[in-house]
Amino acid sequence: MFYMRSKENTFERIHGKLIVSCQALPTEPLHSPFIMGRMAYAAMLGGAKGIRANGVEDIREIKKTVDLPIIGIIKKDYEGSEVFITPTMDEIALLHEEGVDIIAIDATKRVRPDGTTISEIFPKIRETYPDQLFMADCSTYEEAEEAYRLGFDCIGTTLSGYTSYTKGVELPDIALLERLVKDFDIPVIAEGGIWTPEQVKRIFEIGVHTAVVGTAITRPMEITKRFVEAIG
Ligand SMILES: CC(=O)N[C@H](C=O)[C@@H](O)[C@H](O)[C@H](O)COP(=O)(O)O
Repeated sequence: MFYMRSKENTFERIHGKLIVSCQALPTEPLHSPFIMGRMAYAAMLGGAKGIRANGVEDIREIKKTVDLPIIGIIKKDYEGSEVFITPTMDEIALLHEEGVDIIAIDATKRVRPDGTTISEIFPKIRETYPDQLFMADCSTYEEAEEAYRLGFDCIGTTLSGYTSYTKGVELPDIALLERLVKDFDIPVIAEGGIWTPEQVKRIFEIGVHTAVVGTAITRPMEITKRFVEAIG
């Protein structure tokens, strides 16, 4: 990173701007730190002011050419738990060691791989990393409310539509965003299912702090599918 990193500075830099998520899991065709590095670089040249990325290898590669705040996650599946975005202290430790501006973690009410809930584990996370910014990836209003109470630095709608109890919710989840912006005085981050510039415009009008767009920009296989489906 080439800029002064501080909590205020991070949120200032991304305020009202676009964040692009550059992710490709091992099961996806573009899985490669090199490719994600190029994706992030392209996003930066296109005007993105932040990057969301998965895994230490990708983040390290992205940092070589991209001088923007990074929201880091580590997606990891553990048997017996549905929580997969930065699910345990191990992934948080790796991200903290690598150095990212914001660490995003699953903040749903679901039981984590270590048997805890976010309400039980977050105080320990905060105590261990008092100066690190944390984003709560939520799926409902109640989860966001709990994340706020726990002291998360910002709240995202990342998991709306992806928990069993939110399946089928229309994305982007405008209704949830409206309620969050109205009720919480920390940055609200719109994330999940944003496909068009018009949607981004509408979402910023609600008053979100920033918006993350992933698939619509960085997953060509999914983008192709949409065009193919349109043909029928
Ligand atoms: C649910 C889940 O695993 N979401 C992940 C979280 O990091 C990513 O796979 C998404 O691409 C990201 O949230 C951006 O959303 P969209 O790709 O819809 O613009």
